[in-house]
Amino acid sequence: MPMMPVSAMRFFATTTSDNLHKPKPKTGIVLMNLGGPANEDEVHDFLLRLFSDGDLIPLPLQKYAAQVIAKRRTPKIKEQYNQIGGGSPILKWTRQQGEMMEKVLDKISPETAPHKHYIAFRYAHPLTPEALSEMKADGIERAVAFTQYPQYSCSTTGSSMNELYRQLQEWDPERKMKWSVIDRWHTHPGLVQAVANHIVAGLEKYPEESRDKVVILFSAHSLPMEIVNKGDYYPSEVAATVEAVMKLLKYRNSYRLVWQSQVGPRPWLGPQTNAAILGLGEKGFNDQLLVPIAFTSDHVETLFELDLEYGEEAREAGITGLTRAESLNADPVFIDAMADIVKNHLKEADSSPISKQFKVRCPGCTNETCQNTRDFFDE
Ligand SMILES: C=CC1=C(C)c2cc3[nH]c(cc4nc(cc5[nH]c(cc1n2)c(C)c5CCC(=O)O)C(CCC(=O)O)=C4C)c(C)c3C=C
Ligand code: FES
Ligand SMILES: [Fe+2]
Repeated sequence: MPMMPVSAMRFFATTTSDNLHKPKPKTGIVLMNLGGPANEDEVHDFLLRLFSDGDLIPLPLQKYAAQVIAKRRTPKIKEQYNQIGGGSPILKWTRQQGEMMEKVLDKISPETAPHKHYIAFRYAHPLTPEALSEMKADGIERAVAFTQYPQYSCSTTGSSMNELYRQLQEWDPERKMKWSVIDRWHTHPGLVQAVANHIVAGLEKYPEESRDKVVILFSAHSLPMEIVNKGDYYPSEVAATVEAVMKLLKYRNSYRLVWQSQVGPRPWLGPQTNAAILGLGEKGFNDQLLVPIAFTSDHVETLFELDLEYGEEAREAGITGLTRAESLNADPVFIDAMADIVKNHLKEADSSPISKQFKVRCPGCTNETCQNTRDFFDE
């Protein structure tokens, strides 16, 4: 066989192994989240999927009610996305987080490398079947469902898990992929540290002499009281994140946990964020730092609702000191936390594919899919 010149060998080695034939991923990590319309044209279908989801909003005659409500609501929501640049930035952030996490994981967990992230949004592209199709093409045998909601709710992570369970019956009936689940990580030290850092940076924007008087308003997406009363653990887990962050900050400022984004006329968990801002303003607390605590990247609820809508209401009421801490987005401290969560999970996952907390259904749950999902992933 003729000898290949050294320079050509080097070229051959780099092009084939590094660029052309990336090694087959050993561990697939599916980042699961709500998703958002990438542009105005996707708003209707996003809302239709959302209102069709009985795990989120059970409606009589779900299919038809969803069509009616989605159509009616589309213009209002289109306008909101218009005002934040035309679409949701969640796909951009999730991709970036996934790529950065892969790199950290390959370093800190070489035994499970190479890692590859996939994205499964519940109501926008890429949807769960798109993630599964890509994973199948890559020949993934070991998969982790990694919720991107730090705190577990049956309306969010629970709905995504039920959807994954349903889709897997079709996509992998022979169960070639081995799965495990990261269902919550609301007190992970890296998450707590990253949020605390963003609060410190937010407080630094206030003059030093009044910084101690700023009230920190942790704001999370609210839940309908029916769901809370069924036993959904999300409110407790959000409160646990808040306490862990404040403990790390040595309770340096006053704080409150408040709830945003309620939809429709039925009762939701309060106090509502906008009412709390105004109520505290009336009581003389002009300086308030809003901190998104249940969603890790920017979305319409931070960029439109907190920044534009509530910001304007506050200004009209004469509150001049309302600001918002940055979302975690691609903060390296947060990315390290994501990688650490996956690494720790993979060490235990063979003996415990799902957490003890995930095994317990809401005391008031009547949805049998919730049990089927748990049985399926607990094998
Ligand atoms: C932790 C986060 C979220 C929880 C809990 C949650 C529960 C929940 N949401 C609805 C209804 C709607 N949510 C909508 C949008 C939306 N929801 C979240 C997060 C949580 N929801 C986000 C991040 C978004 C926006 C996505 C984006 O692009 O930024 C909407 C659609 C918008 C609208 O029509 O107002 C609805 C409807 C319910 C009923 C619920 C709990 C049962
Ligand atoms: S609704 Fe919570 S487990 Fe079914
Ligand atoms: Fe929501």
